[in-house]
Amino acid sequence: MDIASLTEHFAIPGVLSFNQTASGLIYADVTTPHATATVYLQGAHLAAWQPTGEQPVLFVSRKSDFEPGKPIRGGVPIAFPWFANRHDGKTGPSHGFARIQNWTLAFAALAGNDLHLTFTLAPTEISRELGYDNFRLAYQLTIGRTLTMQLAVANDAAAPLLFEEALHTYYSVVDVHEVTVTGLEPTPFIDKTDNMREKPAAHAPLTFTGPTDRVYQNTEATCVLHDAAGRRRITVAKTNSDTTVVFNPWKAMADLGPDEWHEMLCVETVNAAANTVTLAPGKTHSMQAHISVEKILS
Ligand SMILES: O=P(O)(O)OC[C@H]1O[C@H](O)[C@H](O)[C@@H](O)[C@@H]1O
Repeated sequence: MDIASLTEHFAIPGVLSFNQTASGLIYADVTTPHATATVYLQGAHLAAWQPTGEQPVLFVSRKSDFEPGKPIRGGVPIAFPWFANRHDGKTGPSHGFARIQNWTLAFAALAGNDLHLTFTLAPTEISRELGYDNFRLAYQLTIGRTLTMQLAVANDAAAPLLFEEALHTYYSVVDVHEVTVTGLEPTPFIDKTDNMREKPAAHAPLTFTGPTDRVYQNTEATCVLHDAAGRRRITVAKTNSDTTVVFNPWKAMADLGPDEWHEMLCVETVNAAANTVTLAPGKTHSMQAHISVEKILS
């Protein structure tokens, strides 16, 4: 859909409008009574969410590409149908194809103080080339003072569908050196910065002193990011997600400036590795993350 038809079908005066970058990416601009947000149709990529009276909750790199076919560095990339590298011996883009495909906006409505948006993705030429031609995705965002992101996967095939998935959320923090994350204390993890070694549970809140890329499996725990320098707490609760990934590269990347990595932390709502989903024919799987923000007053 182009901007004119999106506007005709879905615009809500003062709440939801549609725009386009010079590079041709269409995005939805959201202003609810309690928050603002930006969502790109490419990847159904939530690139900003800011409750009224708060600093932006999501980090987006100032060096990010905003180009057709290139992932955005920050916000909430959706990884599907694999997480990070494809590991069935075939080649494919990092984190799968969903974050670089154009999704369809299917529904938009303001209910109370929250804007509800639903984006869908069906097989595309690219997904078929990668061997995925029998799935349906629906991504529901509930945008307000809190944020709910729900990714539903349906299997249209006659055979089981195996997939990994992630709501690869980049949080904006003032200084990652002063952040602690609670919720993962009892959980062992795979350390991707140390040759995928399995490490025992730390039994202590997570702090950050170097490159961090950890896959915590078999955990449904709510995580809390305590951003001491930002004087706020971000709570990430989740449903039907058994993996949490925590990531900070601790260095610049092609699309992340040298002065930027200390302003971000990914705490990702995932099903991957041992928690890869096997979805029976005709079934649907739905994973949800619910984000809330509070000021630390003292
Ligand atoms: O550079 P990307 O493809 O966006 O991936 C960024 C990161 O995503 C996840 O957090 C993975 O665990 C990391 O290993 C990966 O580096």
